[in-house]
Amino acid sequence: MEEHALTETDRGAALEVFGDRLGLAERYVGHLATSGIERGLLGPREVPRLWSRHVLNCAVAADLIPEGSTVADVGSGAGLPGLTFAIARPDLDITLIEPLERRCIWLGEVIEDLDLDNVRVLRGRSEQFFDDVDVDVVTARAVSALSKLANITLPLLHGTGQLLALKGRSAAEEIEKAQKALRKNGATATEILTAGADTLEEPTTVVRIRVGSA
Ligand SMILES: C[S@@+](CC[C@H](N)C(=O)[O-])C[C@H]1O[C@@H](n2cnc3c(N)ncnc32)[C@H](O)[C@@H]1O
Repeated sequence: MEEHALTETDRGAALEVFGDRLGLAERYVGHLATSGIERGLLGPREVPRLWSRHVLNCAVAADLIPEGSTVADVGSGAGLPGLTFAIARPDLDITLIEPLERRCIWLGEVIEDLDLDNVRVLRGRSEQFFDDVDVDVVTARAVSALSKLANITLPLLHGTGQLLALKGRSAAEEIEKAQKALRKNGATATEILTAGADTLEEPTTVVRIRVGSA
């Protein structure tokens, strides 16, 4: 069995989030485990835990996104979480924002191979797109602490929408430290949510920041 194959433990969670699109998710994981590692998008130690720690951990948060939303995933890296959402939820329209060229090239190749028509890549820092990108939902994982993340993501909502930030145990402390940035960017509500509690051994902590009446 290949090191990145779906284990029986993870299969239930994978079927729950990807349903009949599980084959696409398996192809994505195949790319992560081969060219993704060779080209430095993830470290080789991640191969045995690509499903549990990366793909499923991200994909479970797809449930928090309203039907038919436009989504920008800021600092997408190897497509986490944005590509997992594009695979799990064909109803979403997703833009992956990533400044590093070699990561953008890899993402473009994977999107083409999976034949996904609901996702595209924009190369650059999110701040460069404040005038041009206007979405319902912004997502981010492992990009920066919430105090900075608020400044580089919330302007993409143009007054209405929500940020879903995948965070770890530091969530409450980060919210505390981000109060000034949240106020400055028009945040109206902040919650700490748990995604994947029924299916994952280690559920995902998501900070939801609402702006305007969303
Ligand atoms: C630690 S990686 C995380 C990648 C991915 N989100 C994940 O969870 O595996 C952080 C990513 O954010 C990108 N990044 C940093 N600052 C950014 C900005 N201002 N706008 C967009 N992307 C940014 C980096 O190029 C990098 O790919």
